[in-house]
Amino acid sequence: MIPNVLTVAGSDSGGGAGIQADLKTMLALGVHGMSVVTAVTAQNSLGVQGAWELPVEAVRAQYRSVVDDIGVQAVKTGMLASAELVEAVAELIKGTDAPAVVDPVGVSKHGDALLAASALDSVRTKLLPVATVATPNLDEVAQITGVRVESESEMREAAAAVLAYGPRWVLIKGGHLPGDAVDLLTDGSEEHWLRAPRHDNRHTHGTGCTLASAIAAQLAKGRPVPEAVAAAKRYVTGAVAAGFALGGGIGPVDHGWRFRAGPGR
Ligand SMILES: Nc1ncnc2c1ncn2[C@@H]1O[C@H](COP(=O)(O)OP(=O)(O)OP(=O)(O)O)[C@@H](O)[C@H]1O
Ligand SMILES: Cc1ncc(CO)c(N)n1
Repeated sequence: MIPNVLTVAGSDSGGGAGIQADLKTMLALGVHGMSVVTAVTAQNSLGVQGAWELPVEAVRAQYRSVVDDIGVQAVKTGMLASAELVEAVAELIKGTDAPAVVDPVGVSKHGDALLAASALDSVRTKLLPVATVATPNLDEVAQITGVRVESESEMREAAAAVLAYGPRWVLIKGGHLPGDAVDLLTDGSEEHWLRAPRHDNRHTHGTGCTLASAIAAQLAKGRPVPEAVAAAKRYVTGAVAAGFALGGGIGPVDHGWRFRAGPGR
């Protein structure tokens, strides 16, 4: 049986992040990808030119259509735009018997807001508590908890501050620190440091979405969280290494890198 994975996220017209990144990642990892669109962005390699969120009933209806008939083995959330959508999605996940990977998307790589400031409290008190794994980057950690991470040693404090809101596991992504690309996965007792060489490649649009979807895909296959995250980290590292120029700005990671010819793929 091919596992079913659902992404609840925004559309990136440029195809590198959001729903498009999620579905490509799911295909690459051998699961059936499905989507609940929360918002539509006009977006390319230069930034986000516009964003429109969907009515909450449109989001709920998409979710019910998928879950009630087809069923899901894992859910991933990305851009949720507003407090109303964050709360509705948290409620839907609460009633679904499947692991949930929550990527608390705040701003795009270019600094464009993808979540209203007024939604932060709903992320803290409604969404994080229903997450099996939360995957904030360092800017999102600072927004959510107030903890500013400037070195690897401060990632532990950041993880504890996020775990206080109730996710089962947190993956603190250190992709924005200099040096190796180091992430910390912990549930408060186990600690796993995931270290990969930093690829000197500016074409990294979509790293966060890709990693979270890859984790969801691996969880849907039944892997335990630490194993799922380690496999997802290997996939995103290869995708960053193969990231390519597109348009005049920051190009996307290559979701299909494992399909291209080459040794060790
Ligand atoms: N240059 C790089 N080389 C290797 N790995 C990287 C690089 N940049 C980021 N990563 C890894 O990519 C994953 C995503 O991390 P990152 O901190 O970039 O997420 P993000 O900021 O949420 O992404 P996005 O910009 O898509 O929102 C992490 O595992 C991180 O370590
Ligand atoms: C729609 C969308 N979701 C997430 C991100 C995160 O980078 C993005 N740029 N666009």
